[in-house]
Amino acid sequence: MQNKDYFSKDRTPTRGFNRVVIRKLFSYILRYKALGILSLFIVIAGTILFLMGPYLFGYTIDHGIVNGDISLLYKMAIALFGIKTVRLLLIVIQSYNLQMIGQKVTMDMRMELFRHIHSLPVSFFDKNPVGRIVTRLTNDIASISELFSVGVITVIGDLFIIAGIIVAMFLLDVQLGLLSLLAFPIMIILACWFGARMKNSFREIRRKLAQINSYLNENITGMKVIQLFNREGKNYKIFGEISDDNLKEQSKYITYFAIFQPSIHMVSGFTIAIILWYGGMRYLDGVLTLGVLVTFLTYVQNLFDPIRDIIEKYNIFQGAMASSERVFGLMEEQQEPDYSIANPYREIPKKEFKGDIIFRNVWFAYNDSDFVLKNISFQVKHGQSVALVGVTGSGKTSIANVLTRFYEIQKGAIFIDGIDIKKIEKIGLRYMIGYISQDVFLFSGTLRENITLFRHMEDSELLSIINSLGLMPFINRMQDGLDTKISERGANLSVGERQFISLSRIILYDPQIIILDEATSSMDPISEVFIQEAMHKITKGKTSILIAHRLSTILHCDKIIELNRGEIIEEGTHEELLKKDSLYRQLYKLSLKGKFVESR
Ligand SMILES: Nc1ncnc2c1ncn2[C@@H]1O[C@H](COP(=O)(O)OP(=O)(O)OP(=O)(O)O)[C@@H](O)[C@H]1O
Repeated sequence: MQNKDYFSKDRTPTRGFNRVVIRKLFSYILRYKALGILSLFIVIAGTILFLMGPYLFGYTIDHGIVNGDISLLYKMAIALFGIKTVRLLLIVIQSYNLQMIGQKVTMDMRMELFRHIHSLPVSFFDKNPVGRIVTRLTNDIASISELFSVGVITVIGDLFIIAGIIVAMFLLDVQLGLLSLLAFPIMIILACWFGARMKNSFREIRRKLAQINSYLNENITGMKVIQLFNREGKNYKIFGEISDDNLKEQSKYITYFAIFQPSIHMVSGFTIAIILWYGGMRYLDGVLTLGVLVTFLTYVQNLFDPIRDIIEKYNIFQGAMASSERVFGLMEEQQEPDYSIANPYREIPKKEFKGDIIFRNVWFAYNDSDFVLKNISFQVKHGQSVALVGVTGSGKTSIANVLTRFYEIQKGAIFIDGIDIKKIEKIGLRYMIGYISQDVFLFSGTLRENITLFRHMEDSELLSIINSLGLMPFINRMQDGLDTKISERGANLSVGERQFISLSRIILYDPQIIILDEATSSMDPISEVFIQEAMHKITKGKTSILIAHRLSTILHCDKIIELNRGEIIEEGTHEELLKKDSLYRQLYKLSLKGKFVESR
């Protein structure tokens, strides 16, 4: 199960605002310039309308109520109602507009990330758990979306309102204006103190949530093993501990938040009280009119809401910054070299290749110089079949991995028809090679979709191909034929049925070279015969490399290569190897005693 290191990469970067990240984020908004400009325009218009409210209020008191001008009272009431209505209308448009910008930007990001993930080398997926990658595509993108939809423009709007109120206050009365600003240093101290604590707490909450997600992900995926080994109780306890950690952090955050809000209200109340007292004195001295005093008090009352809003939104900024760093970090992951998914459907001239394979002094390591293939040299001529045998971990699958260029070799060279495979574009190479691995991956969908891999094909054509392979019994056995629903990862299918799908996929693909990593799990003898015969038909006339575990498969091969710890120790035909005092001969004898030639 996951250890602490597993989560270390999910830690939120401590740096507050990263200029490079902000620039990249803005490059996304700039794609929607018109919507952005509309938002800014609404912010400015909204601020002006907002400031006009209290001003008209004061004006009405001084000129309408005090002077007894009833017609002015009517006009002002209508004007105030009009302003409020227009402002509300702008808020509706703004809210829709901001959500649209947020959604469009995040969709762009999600699509780019999804596309980028497809171009990453297999080694990336070895090192990065699925849960973490999915978190990038979901939680992190959602957090960035929040930044765009409720963060950026709202804060810009708040800043406009604060600046507008300060200017308006100073225009009305400089002394009272200066007095209101007295609250600012206290506000800054409070914001820094609470802000820092809320920020740390918020970061921890995010990390704890990531832990919860990863733990859930792993548990649900591995439910079979958990139930089989009665791990439910233990896992429940671990999950309880992680959730408890999260709860503690949440309660910390809630406490800070609960105290922060009233503190701001206290400062605001204190400032209003001072303005009321001092403004009242100035009114009594005849320096201020009643209208100006009321306008002033309304402005001061409205000054603190946007300040509180900005401090609260700071967390959204922090979260979004951290998420953006992680998303952009993933986008910067090195793509598979020499791989383009620009046009994966273009026709590759595969008929030009015959499929002669040469491995020449190949050395390969997954990690640094920990070589798992050492000085491997062999040749498979066009149309020949080679069986790779050897104990578990001897390097058989690694040979398939380097031939398909899922991993790049460190030394030596591999040739197909005399061309170094490094010079063949990966898309072309993979059109040429069909790889049937032990672990057949199935997608949720129908049987038809899993065979055709979601390409359009007439049922009659598909069935005739399956029939030519002699695999119709598999289709007939399925409840709804080609329409049979396959659940996620093919959980509702047997090993034999999965192999059947895998073989059918390959035949539709019609590659020149076939690599077949034979499944070790036993099938029923009848299914095995069907699959074996289909395999013969598929590999006929093709170059094939069989990672073999069954004697029946090996006997058919033109050549057998035995591997041990990444080196070729024996090579020859079945007869040649039997004549020698080879390991193969020992295995063969064992098989005659009734055991399979199991290489593992
Ligand atoms: N993705 C990987 N990253 C690091 N090491 C790996 C990776 N895949 C395999 N190895 C290591 O490479 C060595 C050869 O593995 P490989 O899968 O080629 O063996 P194999 O002969 O196919 O074994 P098996 O018959 O069990 O499938 C093993 O020591 C294995 O631990």
